[in-house]
Amino acid sequence: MRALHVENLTFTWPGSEKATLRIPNLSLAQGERNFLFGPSGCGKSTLLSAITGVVDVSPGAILVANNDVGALNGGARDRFRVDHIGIIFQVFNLIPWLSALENVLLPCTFSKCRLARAGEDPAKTARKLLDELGLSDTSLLCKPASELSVGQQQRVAAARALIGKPDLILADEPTSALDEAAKAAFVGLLARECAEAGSALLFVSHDRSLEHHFDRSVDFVALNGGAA
Ligand SMILES: Nc1ncnc2c1ncn2[C@@H]1O[C@H](COP(=O)(O)OP(=O)(O)OP(=O)(O)O)[C@@H](O)[C@H]1O
Repeated sequence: MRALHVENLTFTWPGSEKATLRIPNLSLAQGERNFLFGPSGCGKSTLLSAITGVVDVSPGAILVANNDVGALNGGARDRFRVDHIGIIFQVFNLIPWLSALENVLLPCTFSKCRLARAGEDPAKTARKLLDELGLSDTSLLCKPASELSVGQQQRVAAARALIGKPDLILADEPTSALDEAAKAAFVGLLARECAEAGSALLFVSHDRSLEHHFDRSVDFVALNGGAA
């Protein structure tokens, strides 16, 4: 099974004259870690929105864990996303009033698949993930997410993406707010945790200093029919 298969994908934002996405082929094997790089505005986030089904694509263009994202309707698409995909956004999209631990456990609340794969005691799994990602101070775990530093929130977002071992983890420039040392350390930890969970990782960035952490690098502009 491939974690991700994209074939003949085209997507044009409403009102735009030019297609933002024109991708002939992109595949990620199960557990593969892929670094997708390209300049600002080239369409990287749009591709992630297409993979998660946030924007509509034609049936057959995107398969995640062998499921055709474009063939799913709204509710089924939302369930599919939480069952199979962990997402780490540029801004981490944590629920500010929930604690760090509650934020990490959210996918298990919405998805029976993720709950079933989160171990016998999901809260213990959440604490273990946070500890491995460098958030080991237990006094922080019950604090509302809004009271955590950017680096701490980033670790919570990564643990939330990883819990319940989704087939695919999408990371959209999650290191842009960090200094060089913190950035490299975080990406190293994320890559290791994905390997442990068996989750494929598609990490999107313009910062090529990070690419040595990955199995493969892809130039988004070359991939996307040479469109800039
Ligand atoms: N919601 C939207 N509606 C219309 N056009 C959009 C929308 N979101 C993005 N675009 C356009 O699509 C193009 C690609 O944007 P996108 O955010 O995918 O690029 P990116 O490579 O992720 O950029 P960055 O690295 O700055 O985040 C841009 O020209 C942008 O203006």
